[in-house]
Amino acid sequence: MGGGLKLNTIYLVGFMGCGKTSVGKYLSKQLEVPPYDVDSAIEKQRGQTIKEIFHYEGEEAFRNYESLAIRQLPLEHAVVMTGGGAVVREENLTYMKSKGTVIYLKTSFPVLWNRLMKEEERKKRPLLLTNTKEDIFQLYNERSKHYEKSDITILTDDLTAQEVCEQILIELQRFNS
Ligand SMILES: Nc1ncnc2c1ncn2[C@@H]1O[C@H](COP(=O)(O)OP(=O)(O)O)[C@@H](O)[C@H]1O
Ligand SMILES: O=C(O)C1=C[C@@H](OP(=O)(O)O)[C@@H](O)[C@H](O)C1
Ligand SMILES: [Mg+2]
Repeated sequence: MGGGLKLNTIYLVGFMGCGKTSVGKYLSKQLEVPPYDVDSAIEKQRGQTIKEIFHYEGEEAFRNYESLAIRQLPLEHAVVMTGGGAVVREENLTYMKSKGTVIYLKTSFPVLWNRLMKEEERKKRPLLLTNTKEDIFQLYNERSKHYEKSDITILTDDLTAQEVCEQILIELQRFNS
């Protein structure tokens, strides 16, 4: 582990668009620990995009693949970038907290929505293609209670992805001291 921090595995959680995948890449470089993006792992394992899995097999099948992928981490330590719905199954959050440190990237809905409405972001997230903005806002509010159970919460609204990464390193030092 680089950065002088003695760490276990780090799990990034939070709603779609909060920066788990982007920040995770920075963080993995800073900590000299491999990144593990759960969505990418599922797409590789299944040979299908997330969107195709939702379409042909349904969300429940995706959630089962997601729960499996979280437990199939092929590394001793990693920065794990979960998908936004991973913590909805309580057993996933319990598992991640038992294995490492769960960090919540907390972002306001308007900020998220602006990011997610960019076509290249919207088109890869099936929930955004089949739900109204009101539905997604309701999902955001419903899920907050799960995210708030994380070990560390980072407020990301006014930070760049790199600044979020810097803030995580500061909070990790505190959490591990
Ligand atoms: N802190 C940030 N500031 C500005 N844009 C961000 C930030 N974090 C992520 N983004 C942008 O938001 C979009 C979604 O980021 P991503 O890392 O895929 O989020 P997630 O994996 O949580 O869904 C991308 O276009 C990314 O560049
Ligand atoms: O919030 C969700 O239910 C989902 C979030 C997505 O990941 P990101 O949070 O990286 O967009 C992906 O796992 C899938 O589209 C479902
Ligand atoms: Mg992601």
